[in-house]
Amino acid sequence: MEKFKESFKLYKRKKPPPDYSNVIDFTKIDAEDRQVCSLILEKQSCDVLDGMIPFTSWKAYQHRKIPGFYFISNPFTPDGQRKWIKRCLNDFPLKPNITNLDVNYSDLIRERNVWSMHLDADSTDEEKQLLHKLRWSTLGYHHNWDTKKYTADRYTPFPDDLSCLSRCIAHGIGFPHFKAEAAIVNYYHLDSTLSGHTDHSEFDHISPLISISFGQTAVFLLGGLTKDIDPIALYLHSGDICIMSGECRLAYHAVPKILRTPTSELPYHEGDDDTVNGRKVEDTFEPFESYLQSSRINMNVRQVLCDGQEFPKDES
Ligand SMILES: O=C(O)CCC(=O)C(=O)O
Ligand SMILES: [Fe+2]
Repeated sequence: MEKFKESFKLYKRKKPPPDYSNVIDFTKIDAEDRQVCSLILEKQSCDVLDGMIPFTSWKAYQHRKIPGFYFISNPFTPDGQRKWIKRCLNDFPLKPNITNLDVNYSDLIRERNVWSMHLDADSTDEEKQLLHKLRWSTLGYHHNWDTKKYTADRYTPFPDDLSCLSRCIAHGIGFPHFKAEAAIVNYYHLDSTLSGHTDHSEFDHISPLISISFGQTAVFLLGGLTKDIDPIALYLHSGDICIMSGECRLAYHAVPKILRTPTSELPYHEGDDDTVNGRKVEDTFEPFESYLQSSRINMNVRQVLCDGQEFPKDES
């Protein structure tokens, strides 16, 4: 069996649980680590980005043997994580963005908000359940899953805040001209997996793929240009940013497992009070925490066109 598949099967296994001792945990790296080492990020023009710890305190790493792969260990403040989680659940699934629900449930959703429908006491059970059927939402150039293409006509403006965050991350690892043009927001539950694939539909195959995770921890596999290469495994905890660029941009990757962490240990946890910092119950983060008790969200940002490239005429 191909090495990538073997590793995927191993980490997906429920019984007996696999040995996780080879999974890289970036919260526990020391200077002598055999596989990864610290990385000094490029200086930024802005020192502090809203919702992030000061740029100079970001903990970034690179892999000694995988050029183009970078990791930034949760640089978000708890409030910053809460902001992005709300964006992913309350805003990004909304029209004009496209979601997996559009094909089968457009009559039920119409222009309504799946998150609000889930919380609304007057919703039917079917309406409430839609949120749990949400698997992905696309932003900017909307990836067409059937043709595996981006086209000029399937485009809506990319959110400014996510573009700004992505630009700052890309700048830090040496891509100052990065343009966030498309994103896939993935929603996982505890039994979800994402099988081995490469992201090659973009025209630009060098600029970073920026992946930002929230909620439950994933085991992430990163291999090489073919599935014969044995992948490394690493944890993606809430707030972590993982970047594939340059030589590693077209590497196979996968999510074989989501692991449950108790909510009280997650960085965005607000405490059990029903008034938090004087805010009223309805303003608390509790419903989002409750969703994330058994879910994970991943924002996966890409540049589609090469610098200065126009959309190819026959693609639109
Ligand atoms: O969920 C992840 O960490 C990876 C998602 C991914 O690979 C993709 O959207 O192409
Ligand atoms: Fe991917």
